Amino acid sequence: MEDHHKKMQSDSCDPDRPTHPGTFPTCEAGRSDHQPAERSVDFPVSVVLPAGGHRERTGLQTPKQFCLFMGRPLISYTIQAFERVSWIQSIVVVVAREHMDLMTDIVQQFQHTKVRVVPGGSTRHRSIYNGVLALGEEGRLVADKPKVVLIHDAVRPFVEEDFLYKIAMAAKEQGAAGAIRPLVSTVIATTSEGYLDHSLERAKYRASEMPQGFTYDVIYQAYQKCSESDFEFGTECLHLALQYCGTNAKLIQGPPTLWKVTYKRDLAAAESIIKDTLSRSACAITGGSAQAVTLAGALQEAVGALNMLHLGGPDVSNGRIWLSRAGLGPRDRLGSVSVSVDRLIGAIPLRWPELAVIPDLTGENGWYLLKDWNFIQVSVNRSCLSEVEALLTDLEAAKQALLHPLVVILVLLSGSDELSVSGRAVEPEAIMDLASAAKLRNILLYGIQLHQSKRDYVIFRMVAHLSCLAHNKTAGNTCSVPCKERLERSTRRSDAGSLAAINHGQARFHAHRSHTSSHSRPDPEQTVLRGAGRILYY
Ligand SMILES: Nc1ccn([C@@H]2O[C@H](COP(=O)(O)OP(=O)(O)OP(=O)(O)O)[C@@H](O)[C@H]2O)c(=O)n1
Ligand SMILES: O=P(O)(O)OC[C@@H](O)[C@@H](O)[C@@H](O)CO
Repeated sequence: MEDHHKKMQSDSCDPDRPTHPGTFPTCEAGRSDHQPAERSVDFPVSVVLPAGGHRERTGLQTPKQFCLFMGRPLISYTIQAFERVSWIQSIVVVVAREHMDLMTDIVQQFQHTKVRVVPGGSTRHRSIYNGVLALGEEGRLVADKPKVVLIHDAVRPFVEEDFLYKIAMAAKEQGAAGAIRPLVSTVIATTSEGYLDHSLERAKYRASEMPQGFTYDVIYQAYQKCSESDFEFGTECLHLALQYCGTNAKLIQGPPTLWKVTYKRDLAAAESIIKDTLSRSACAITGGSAQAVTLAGALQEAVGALNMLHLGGPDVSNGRIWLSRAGLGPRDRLGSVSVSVDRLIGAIPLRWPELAVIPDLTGENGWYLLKDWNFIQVSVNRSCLSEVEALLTDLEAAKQALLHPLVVILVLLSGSDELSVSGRAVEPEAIMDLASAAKLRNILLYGIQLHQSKRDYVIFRMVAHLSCLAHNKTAGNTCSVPCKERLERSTRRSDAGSLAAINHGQARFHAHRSHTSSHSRPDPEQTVLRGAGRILYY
């Protein structure tokens, strides 16, 4: 007989095959050129984020919800994940009384909307109850009262809209719904003397995770009726709904990203995921010029090829990968470059599953301002700095740089005539000045000047630089990319780290020409630049 008390609905993902380690989905997985599917939720949904904990298990001075990642508190990432969901009307953040001012400052600094801050209690249940009460406070418009309340630990920053939608819809239908994950360890019961009493059959049990969802009336009644012991020692809201309202929660298996930051090691894991996510997509802006579109297309193809490799994709013959230039047949390879697979994988920190190419950021393309965190401005004319200034203005208006560093890479395509006189189409000082101003706005500007080379080996190297820059974009991180010879040597060691040796604060670049080009210029010129505003010349 089916166990009707535990309706389990497995999520689309296979529980034994975790999806990609937690990322901050900025839109539905997959193609970046589609806006996230708008979901129709025809009832008001609000959120309670319990954040009133005192961090005993991390052993840190700072409560884990306020620990900084890329200059931003963990709780701000969680709030942002909910703010992005258009069908969520309000968010109540519950913090300890002594953190009320701090939390208010965070809301203001990162310009969070939809957020109210209320004081927590001595236990998690008390904090959650305070949040539920705040949502139904007398005096608030009845229309504001939510039909469904999502409850989610503030220290679980990797929450996905898809799953929130499933929990909210199930909660509306069933009265309560909760996230579950397969148990990793077996649960055993112990005797008072510390011996094994019995072991539970792991396959019959699941780990209860967050988010959970309840109709407002169910969670309000549950807390109204529960005991002091529940408030003091309980850890499970679904149990309160069953115990005090007779509401059987629908259980939905969620992705592995639902984990909770609990111990100090979880902070390191969270930081790694946040960094990985922020460098996972890029948008090339071409201004519509044919040359820029060709270059951006080649870059897109090169990145795609690299990622195909990374994902074990096909397309390598005899252990070698051919990078083909956009729009040309397979025979027209990118220059005559063939790079052995191991050197390619070892040589480039592969980070971009997607590189969108658009002419500008107007109209529907404005959406990319809210999604991407790496922008490549491809320009073919000398007025490129005004294009970059316009992009920086758009990014500032979109307020994304408030939340984490953004990377803008100017790729200036210049023909031989622009270079013949000054050797550069744009003076480095002009870019450095612009970069210094941008850095004050948490935007890191880099410059790459690309000579119209006959041999396109440089595009491969440019891909190396772009992915390295975007991957190591945290303020102060720089990557020094050795010149070709050192690149050859380092990739023979097929160690990405040796290619992108990280020097903090100062970058030493070797400007160079593609050595195979019949137009190769004089010996590599060494340019020492500080901070953002680095310029690479090809
Ligand atoms: N009195 C409390 C205790 C916990 N929480 C929140 O409930 C969530 C899950 O709790 P937990 O991971 O245990 O956080 P802490 O209580 O801070 O951790 P510890 O148990 O190690 O002290 C966290 O977002 C925490 O801030 C809360 O709002 N009020
Ligand atoms: O005990 P903690 O406060 O760390 O965790 C609280 C909740 O996250 C935990 O009980 C989930 O299993 C959801 O019920």
